[in-house]
Amino acid sequence: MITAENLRKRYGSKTAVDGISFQLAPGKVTGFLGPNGSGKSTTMRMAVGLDKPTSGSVTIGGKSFPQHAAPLRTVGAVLDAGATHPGRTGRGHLQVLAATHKISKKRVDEVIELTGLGAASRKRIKSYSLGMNQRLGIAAALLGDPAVLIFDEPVNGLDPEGVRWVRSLARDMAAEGRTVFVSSHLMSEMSQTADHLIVLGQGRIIADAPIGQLLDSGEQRVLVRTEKPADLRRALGAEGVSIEQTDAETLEVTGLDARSIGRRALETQVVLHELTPQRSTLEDEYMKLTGEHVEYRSGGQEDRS
Ligand SMILES: Nc1ncnc2c1ncn2[C@@H]1O[C@H](COP(=O)(O)OP(=O)(O)OP(=O)(O)O)[C@@H](O)[C@H]1O
Repeated sequence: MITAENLRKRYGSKTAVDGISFQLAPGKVTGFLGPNGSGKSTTMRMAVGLDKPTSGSVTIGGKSFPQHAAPLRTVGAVLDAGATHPGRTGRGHLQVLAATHKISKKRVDEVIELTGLGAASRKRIKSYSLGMNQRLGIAAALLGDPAVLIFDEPVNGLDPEGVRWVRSLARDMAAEGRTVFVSSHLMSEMSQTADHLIVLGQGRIIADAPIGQLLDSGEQRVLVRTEKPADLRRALGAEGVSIEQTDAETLEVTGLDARSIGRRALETQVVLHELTPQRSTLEDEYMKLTGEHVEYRSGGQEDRS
């Protein structure tokens, strides 16, 4: 269980994390989603004691990270895949980590197997591809068999096979009852991995909900095609209903469901060629949620913070 209470981090005049509170449940993958610079890494770094909160707290199982007697057995984190000794082999790196944390050599073999490092574990880390480095980082995180896993943008730079592997690993770990916290700036990524989402924008939480609920919260649009769009418009017009004509025969209606639209069309004798509810995608919801909170936009807009 990870709990943040009024967690805040300032760097000089810059507020990276602006008083956020959340609680992550075990047995689930919680996605931590937000545009670049929204404060995800800073939050995760504070969770594992690499940064100190300016105020507020973040605890794991009720204790701050440094208060845990055996942190590696409590939390496995992949925050910076590059933090290894390039001259060592992957196996050597894991063995040193295991020895300093009183973890058996057998466990080293297990995590090598689990992360698919295989024969590559006997090669020097400096020869590793990004994907192998990422697997090594995850192997190190799993060494202590921790109940909590924190992965910061784990699929960045991975090939499709690597991406699938990280996703299924995160799901498997949650299915074993662990608390899994995974960050990404891509909704498409999160929608395939996470059960629950915490969406961050400019250091603040803008959504904290199960994935399904985020989808359902979207306003439903219905696409309607008819030869008489003007007549249908008149039949549907009412307070709370908005109608947009997108071409000569097509209307997009918000504020009425397909059943009501069909009924009113029948009452007014307007023939419909199509009546299709448009389910908004998670991507749409994410864009809507974060639209106000993006720090750096494509198209050269200035920093809005
Ligand atoms: N050590 C630091 N000194 C000053 N500012 C920092 C520092 N670390 C982060 N920041 C700033 O804090 C804000 C949040 O950064 P953070 O890296 O936590 O965001 P993020 O959501 O993880 O983004 P990204 O996906 O780009 O890593 C950014 O504006 C960043 O520039």
